[in-house]
Amino acid sequence: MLVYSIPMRNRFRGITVREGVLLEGSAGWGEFCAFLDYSDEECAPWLACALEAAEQGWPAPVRSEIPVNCTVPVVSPERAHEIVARSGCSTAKVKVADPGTPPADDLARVEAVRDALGQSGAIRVDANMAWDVDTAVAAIRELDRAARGLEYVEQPCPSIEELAAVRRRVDVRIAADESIRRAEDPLKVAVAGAADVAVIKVAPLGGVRRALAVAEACGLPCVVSSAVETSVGMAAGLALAAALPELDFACGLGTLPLLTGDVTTDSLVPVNGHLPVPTHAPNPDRFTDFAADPSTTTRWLTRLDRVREVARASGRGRP
Ligand SMILES: O=C(O)CCC(=O)c1ccccc1C(=O)O
Ligand SMILES: [Mg+2]
Repeated sequence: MLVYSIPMRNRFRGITVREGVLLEGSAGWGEFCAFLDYSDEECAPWLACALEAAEQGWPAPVRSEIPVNCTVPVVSPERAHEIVARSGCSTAKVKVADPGTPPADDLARVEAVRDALGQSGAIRVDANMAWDVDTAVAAIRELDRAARGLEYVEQPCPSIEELAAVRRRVDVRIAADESIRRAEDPLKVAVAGAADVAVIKVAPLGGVRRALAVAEACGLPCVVSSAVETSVGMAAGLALAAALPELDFACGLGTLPLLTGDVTTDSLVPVNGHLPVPTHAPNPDRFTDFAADPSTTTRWLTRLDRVREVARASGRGRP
């Protein structure tokens, strides 16, 4: 087992360093990299995803490349422009409503992104549950104007009921992210009329097979997004995007450039806005560039042991 630690280029989701464990089984490599604020119970599906990759492999793909968005963190308009222009992507996802950031900064960032993309590109924004219904409705109208058209708004508010209320009041599509990850019943999102698009993440949903079942149950067009994994974990997200019967939107799997490096020479960095679908996770042949220090390594291996125990106890450790 290999524990890595990779600094991020910009703070993202409050994180400045991405850490996780790479593990090898008979089918190849898998990655366990649940965020540190996740409880051991919440980590069980992340472990199941890593074990599926390492021991079982993935269902057959129905496509060989995946269109992806570039991801724009909470950065200056100049930096946002640069990220988008360098990405080669025609879809950009912009983080907005970060606590402590004035709404005018979001508008300026989105305008800069439109400048970099040109009118033919698509802009989506992610508010990560930051708004109440009225704030969301007002903010979405302003952002839609600043962007000269938004493709969708991801998780404007915390609850399914709020998403449904916002969706009735704006013309922009609503995407559910946290509502899918946390809901025991992802079907609720569609039944409640809360979203037009479902964001699905392979690790928190417990692997490719379980995420495919969630995608089918919710009955909405899906966007597969990453949890900012290395290329080892990203391969599982690509396997999911490749196995979905339909793929109408670019996926959020273009996050390798958010990291300052990768554990493999076969890095899944998008080229011309697309990623190839790998048959299995790449070999972590550059792991030593980002090997974690001894105390970080011990912390992660101890965590993994605890999660294995939790998963075994609840019978959910295996795919
Ligand atoms: O969708 C993307 O472009 C990147 C993935 C992403 O934004 C993300 C990554 C880690 C944790 C949460 C999120 C999120 O969508 O909120
Ligand atoms: Mg999101």
